[in-house]
Parts: sequence; structure tokens; C-alpha cells
Amino acid sequence: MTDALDAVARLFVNDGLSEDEIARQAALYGPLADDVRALIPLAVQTRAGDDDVRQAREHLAAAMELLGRTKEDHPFGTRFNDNGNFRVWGNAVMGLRNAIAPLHRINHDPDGRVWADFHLHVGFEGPAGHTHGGVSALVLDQLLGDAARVGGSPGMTGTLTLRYRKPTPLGDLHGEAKLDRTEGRKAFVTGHISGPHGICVEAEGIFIKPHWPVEDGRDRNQTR
Ligand SMILES: CCCCCCCCCCCC(=O)SCCNC(=O)CCNC(=O)[C@H](O)C(C)(C)COP(=O)(O)OP(=O)(O)OC[C@H]1O[C@@H](n2cnc3c(N)ncnc32)[C@H](O)[C@@H]1OP(=O)(O)O
Repeated sequence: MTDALDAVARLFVNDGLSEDEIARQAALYGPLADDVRALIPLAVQTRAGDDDVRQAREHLAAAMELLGRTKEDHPFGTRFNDNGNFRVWGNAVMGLRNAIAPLHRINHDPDGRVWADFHLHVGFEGPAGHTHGGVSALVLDQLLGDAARVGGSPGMTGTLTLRYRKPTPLGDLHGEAKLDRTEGRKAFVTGHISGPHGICVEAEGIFIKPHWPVEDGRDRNQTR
């Protein structure tokens, strides 16, 4: 656990950025992630032939060379400033700079419910034409964890139990979660993902506040 503690402490950084600089970086790197995100379904669906694919790959190689000239050698972690503007831009579910992240925003209602409307493209396929079960788990883990945090009991996922009630289509989906109760350091949270024909996946999670020296105090309505 010492290594994990060290990593969390090292990657939980007040970088002192001004709001203007944060906005500048968001405007610069967010669209880059959006472009990379748009490439993923294209890689699955393009019917381009040999020459076009070869040419596209040359462009991509040039882009990778440009982007790789200067880069950090560690994950993004959690960054914040004195205003409490928390950024988790590398997060796999809602990180602004993460091209695989399917959620743009997680909303928090005054009653503690958290919810998101999101779109899963063809790169999230599991069963033919449907969402991969692990992707549903990914999204629900984040939503339930956020509900625990918003409810005042932030924690690491101890147990996540899913019931796949019916196949989850790709496309436009809705997810939500709410803290049910707490017992000591444990938060018990429930949630679900629904599609056009109702609830597809139900989830129950136990989130446990670890013995870490840091608190995650992200703003309640923070965008990714
Ligand atoms: C500031 C926060 C920032 C939190 C930052 C949140 C980021 C959210 C990110 C999204 C969510 C993730 O992906 S999180 C990543 C996936 N999860 C992980 O990697 C977690 C790895 N596991 C761990 O680090 C640890 O096992 C913990 C923290 C979960 C628990 O360790 P611990 O704190 O030493 O727990 P311990 O003292 O033994 O037990 C405390 C109580 O919890 C129960 N318990 C222990 N483990 C489990 C378990 N897996 N499932 C259910 N219950 C459990 C015990 O029975 C006990 O109940 P009683 O006797 O008191 O009744």
C-alpha cells in the first residue's frame, strides 16, 4: 500500500494555475482529445483502401511525432488550484484530455443524485451491436463513486456488483447513481444505465474511504 500512497500523494498536486490558464489548456487539449476520440470509430468503420489507409497512417505518424516532442512522463493525476478547481483530465471515464472517456459531464442534483447522458460509439462494442459489459462497469464505477463523493463519503471501489438485465445498445444512454447509506468508512451506492427501452444494467457498490492523507474535494458540478 505504500507505493499506492506515494503515487496518490505525488499525483495530487496544487499546480497553482490561474483560471485563465486552465481555460486556455482546456480549449487547447480538449479538442485534441475529441479529434482522437473521433478516430476510434473511424478505425473500426472505414472502408478506405490501401493507398488512403497508408496516407492516413503517415499523417497520424506525423501528428504523433509532433505531439511527442514534449510530454510528461507520468499520469495526469488530480490537479487543483487555490480556488478548488479540481481537474482529473486523464480519467478514463470523464477526463477532458482522455480520448477513450465517453462522458462529457457528470451532473449533480441537490438531492445527491448524480447522472450523465452519454453516447457510446462503435468502439465500445461487446456483443454485436451492443455495449461491452466491461464498459458498462467502467461507467457505473465512476457514477457510483461520484455519488459516494457527492454524498460526503468519497472512497475507492471495494465491491461493484452488476446485474445485466437486458443487452445495452450502443448510442445514446443515460446513467445515474445515488448514495443509499454509510457504515463507518463504507458507502453503499446504487445506480443504473438505461437506454431507449429502459434499464439495462443495475449496479450496487461499496466504496471505502482509504487511510490516505488526501481528500478529494472536487467541485460538485465540475465538468470533466
Ligand atoms: C479520499 C478518497 C479518494 C477516493 C478517490 C476516488 C477515485 C474514484 C475513481 C473511480 C473508482 C475506482 O476506479 S477505484 C479503483 C478500484 N479500486 C481499487 O483499486 C481499490 C483497491 N483496494 C483498496 O485500496 C483497499 O482494499 C480498500 C481501500 C478498498 C479497503 O482497504 P482498507 O481501508 O485497508 O479496508 P479494511 O480496513 O480492511 O476494511 C474496512 C471496512 O471495509 C470492508 N472492506 C474491505 N475491503 C472491502 C471490499 N473490497 N469490499 C467490501 N468491503 C470491504 C471491511 O470488511 C471493513 O468493514 P467493517 O469491518 O468496518 O464493517
